[in-house]
Amino acid sequence: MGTQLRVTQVDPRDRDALRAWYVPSRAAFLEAAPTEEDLRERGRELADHRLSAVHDTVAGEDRVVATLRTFDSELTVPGSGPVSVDAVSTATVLPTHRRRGLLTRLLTADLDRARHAGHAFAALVAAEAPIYGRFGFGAATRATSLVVDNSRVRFRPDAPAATGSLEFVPAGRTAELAAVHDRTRRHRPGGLLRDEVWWEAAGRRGEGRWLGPRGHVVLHRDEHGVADGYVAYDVTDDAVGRVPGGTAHVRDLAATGPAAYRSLWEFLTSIDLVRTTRAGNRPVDELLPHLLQDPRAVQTGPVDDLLWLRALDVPGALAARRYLGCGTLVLKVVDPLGLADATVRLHVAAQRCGADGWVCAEVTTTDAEPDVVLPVGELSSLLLGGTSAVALHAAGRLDCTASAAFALATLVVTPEQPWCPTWF
Ligand SMILES: CC(=O)SCCNC(=O)CCNC(=O)[C@H](O)C(C)(C)COP(=O)(O)OP(=O)(O)OC[C@H]1O[C@@H](n2cnc3c(N)ncnc32)[C@H](O)[C@@H]1OP(=O)(O)O
Repeated sequence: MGTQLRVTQVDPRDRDALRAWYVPSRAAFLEAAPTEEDLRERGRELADHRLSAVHDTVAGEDRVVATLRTFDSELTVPGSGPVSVDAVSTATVLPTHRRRGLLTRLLTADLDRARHAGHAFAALVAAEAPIYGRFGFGAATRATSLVVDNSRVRFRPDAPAATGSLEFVPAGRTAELAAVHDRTRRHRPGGLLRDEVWWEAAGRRGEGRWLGPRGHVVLHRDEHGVADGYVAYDVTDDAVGRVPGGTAHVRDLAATGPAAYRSLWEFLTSIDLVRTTRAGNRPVDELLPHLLQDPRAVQTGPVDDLLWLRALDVPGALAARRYLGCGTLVLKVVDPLGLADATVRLHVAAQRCGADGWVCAEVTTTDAEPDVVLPVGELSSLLLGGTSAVALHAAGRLDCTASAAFALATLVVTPEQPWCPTWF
């Protein structure tokens, strides 16, 4: 390895610079090189993103050997809708340059920048679980896969009725899908903004990144004709002789209410020649099994982490969300990067309950003795309600009494599991 390492910011609209920037990611992510068409598309998609590159001089030539991409987004936190987040992606290092601190150099610089820019959180989807704890991230949402045996699907008589209507829409007609997604992502903690550029790209590449050549998009409308759900799915056909063996692969399914949700699943599980419905990246508390006479028609698993969160401003992160429990705890948060160390008093008063049950917290910095001492990654994994403080305590990751862990668990609990349906 050469010694003349330098960091630059790459303009995604500069085609040559973008081509060079994708060299490490091709090797690191085991991907094919982007075509000229891919580069043209990505230049448009990434126009507002921050692309960092580490350059080295190799055999007398300047080469990009490491990359990081970040962009401003919005994340839904419990009880209070979306807050700004620094979304981190495309952390790649050329295999000849790995384990020499290049990721550390790019990521710590970006987290510092994001904190000064006023983000209370950074978020990412981790390629491997051991990478990001050292940078103060904690797994905050989980996701699972479903395999449905369509022949066993019978809806319970008390399940919400399938009202409204369904229609096939071209994959490129995304305006109504975007509106449905936007309503759903604001409702559940872990939801991430999909902006216009995301939907334009999904639409353009309907037969590509989002959906394969056998893909379809089906929209659900309520009785007033308003779009309130959709499913995007691919199909594969494993017929044996004349015995049908089709599988529908759900790529994306969103519904703003139970009628649309039931209609979409009823549709999916009753397509002629399709025997199995598979869905990846679904919430761990998926509604479907509860609607069925035989819940085991739906096989669930495995469960994996998806969104990793990192508080950059501890008082800001705790105050951004709302709470269902009440009580007072002093938390001492320790940050391995020294960005967000803080001791705070988290006070949630019962009398401040809003009509919907969610309560704003008073968060103040303090010198008081802490009830709980915890690393920032552990705090971050608790903030969306998807991790149990009792389990973290039992695992030795919170320094506190069992009763303080229980109090923290009941403060941060959420009625729904957080879920992030959007990869980035
Ligand atoms: C948000 C995203 O983009 S997720 C995608 C992450 N990228 C990939 O998985 C692609 C393939 N891997 C790579 O490109 C690289 O190996 C990276 C980006 C994961 C790591 O880059 P490196 O420059 O090697 O990391 P760096 O040298 O800064 O390592 C910092 C520390 O993390 C550890 N580390 C880095 N990667 C891993 C890993 N995959 N598993 C376990 N530990 C790791 C290092 O050992 C080092 O530990 P130390 O401080 O105790 O010595």
